[in-house]
Amino acid sequence: MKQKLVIGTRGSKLALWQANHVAACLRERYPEVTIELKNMVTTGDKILDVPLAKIGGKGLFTKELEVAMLSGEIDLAVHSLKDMPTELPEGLVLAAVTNRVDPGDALISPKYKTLDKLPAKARVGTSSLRRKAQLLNARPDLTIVDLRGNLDTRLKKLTTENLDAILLAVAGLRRLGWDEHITQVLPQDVCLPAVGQGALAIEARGNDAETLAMLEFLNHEPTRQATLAERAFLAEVEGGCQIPIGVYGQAGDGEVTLNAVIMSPDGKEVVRDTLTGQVENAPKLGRMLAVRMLESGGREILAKLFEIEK
Ligand SMILES: NCc1[nH]cc(CCC(=O)O)c1CC(=O)O
Repeated sequence: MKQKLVIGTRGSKLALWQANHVAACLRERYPEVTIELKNMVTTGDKILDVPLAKIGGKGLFTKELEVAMLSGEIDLAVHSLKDMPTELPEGLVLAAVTNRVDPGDALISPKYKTLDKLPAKARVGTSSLRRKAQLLNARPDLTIVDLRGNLDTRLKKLTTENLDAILLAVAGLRRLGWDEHITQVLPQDVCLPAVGQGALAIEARGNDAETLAMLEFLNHEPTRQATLAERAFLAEVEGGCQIPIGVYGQAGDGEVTLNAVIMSPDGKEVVRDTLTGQVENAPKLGRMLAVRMLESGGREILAKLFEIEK
């Protein structure tokens, strides 16, 4: 067993909470091992004034950590699984995917509380195309305002930018103890989460057998299977994270069920579908559902989207 493990993390409050959480689990399990945290800055942390959809590129929040891991500077990195590209760099693996308790999205609207009660043309802040499309699908009258920055910045903007509501992941708010701000958890038929939302990913070197063995206890197999299916779906559809798709996988009793949606950014064109299969075939299930949805209108929606971007 290793005597010391170095965890790389971003410096945002959420990233630090996640890294400290994993560090605490490791210290409890291996009291004799030194667990160190190393703060790093990623491209996604540096560019704060541009909507994520416009920056493009994959792994904005992971690349610098991965370079440090490959060079041996750190042994593992803790990420929100949602921020991880579907393909990892050569030499790195997902050592563990943690139990996912809160996959959903939350509405924070101190004044109106729920989506139904928002007045016509209400200003709702979100920087995610996925949330924007699904909101507009349910409420075409809403005004969507771009909202970037860390969780605390976004919460502040609710007041400073004069917004009627903002949308954030339930998981992030819970982790930081800010869930008392949540006024509604959006139901799945209104808003499906992003691929991997709510789960933590522990990344390590594929050839570092000792570290991999030490991290195994952090893995929650049903969450890993469910998110494997989600990630295979995403890889088949496109690969990037800034397209208006929502997908949620649930594993149990040897089966995985995927619910997914592909939408145009204005929420007017919609393809929804669901598929259940055996847990052993989780990635295949994701790919099958993606192909089926692309063939039944999804491809046209995405083609138009990429045309707009050009
Ligand atoms: N895109 C940033 C990000 N990455 C992970 C989370 C929340 C935690 C999670 O989904 O695991 C958030 C904030 C948000 O989307 O509200």
